[in-house]
Amino acid sequence: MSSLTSFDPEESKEKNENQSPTITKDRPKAPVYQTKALNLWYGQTHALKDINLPIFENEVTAIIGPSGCGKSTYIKTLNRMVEMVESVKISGEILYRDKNIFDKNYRVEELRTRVGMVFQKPNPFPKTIFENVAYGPKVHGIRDKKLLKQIVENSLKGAAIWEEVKDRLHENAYGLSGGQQQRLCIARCLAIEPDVILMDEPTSALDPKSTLKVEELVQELKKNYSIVIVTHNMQQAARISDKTAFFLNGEVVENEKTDFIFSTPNDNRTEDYISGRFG
Ligand SMILES: Nc1ncnc2c1ncn2[C@@H]1O[C@H](COP(=O)(O)OP(=O)(O)OP(=O)(O)O)[C@@H](O)[C@H]1O
Repeated sequence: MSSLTSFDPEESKEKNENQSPTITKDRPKAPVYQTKALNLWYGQTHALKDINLPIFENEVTAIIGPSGCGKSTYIKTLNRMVEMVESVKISGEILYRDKNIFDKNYRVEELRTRVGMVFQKPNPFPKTIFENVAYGPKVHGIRDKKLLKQIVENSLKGAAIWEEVKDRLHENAYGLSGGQQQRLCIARCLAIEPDVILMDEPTSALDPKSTLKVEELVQELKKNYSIVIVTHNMQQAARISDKTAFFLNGEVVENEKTDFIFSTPNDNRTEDYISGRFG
């Protein structure tokens, strides 16, 4: 179950107003993804409606909105996983690094090596910790043992779990706690050196302490990766994201800087949602 927590926009507004004005100019960031007029149907269900949304590099973009509004569908469209559902029909474009991922000649395998995904429930393979992380590089043809060891170590370090597992690399991953398993899954994702990491409610099955660890990790990872995270937890979106897109009934109501969304949103529906009036 997701933890839906209401957010107090007044408190956030006050916090922003009290911050001393800084004259730092945002460096323009390149869009990793550009979604243009995207529509998606599951059979007769129109799940995504005319979505236009840029995702910028080295940022955390949070996707928020009530249950059934299309958050997971959208994130699974970014790596074309959604097409595993037979009834899916799509129109519009998603440009990843300026190439339309729906083009006939686009290689979906390549997209999946550039875009990693972390799911709601940690899903390690029933293998050792080492094998979980080495799996992706092996599939990509890396056989050199020394290199594999290095990749595993770097990935586990990148996912802030190395210290906890370095002495038990050859034990089964199922022996790890839920929070450790989720960080292992993040390490598995890092091992293929992705460009983007998609996270679908990655902390909803975790306790507060493990949640905090993953949140800190996300902040660290955005230095090198672009991250899209679906979350039901408003405080989490406010804490860790740079941009927030509010989805409602398959539409993007608002996509803005996170501070802005949580203090002075443009649309009343955004304000109603973040202040817990519905959801
Ligand atoms: N495999 C599917 N087949 C048919 N309809 C689907 C399928 N998956 C999702 N839908 C429908 O698409 C709409 C969007 O669902 P989606 O799971 O993307 O919403 P969500 O915002 O992620 O919800 P939640 O927060 O509950 O996970 C819903 O109406 C849902 O019932």
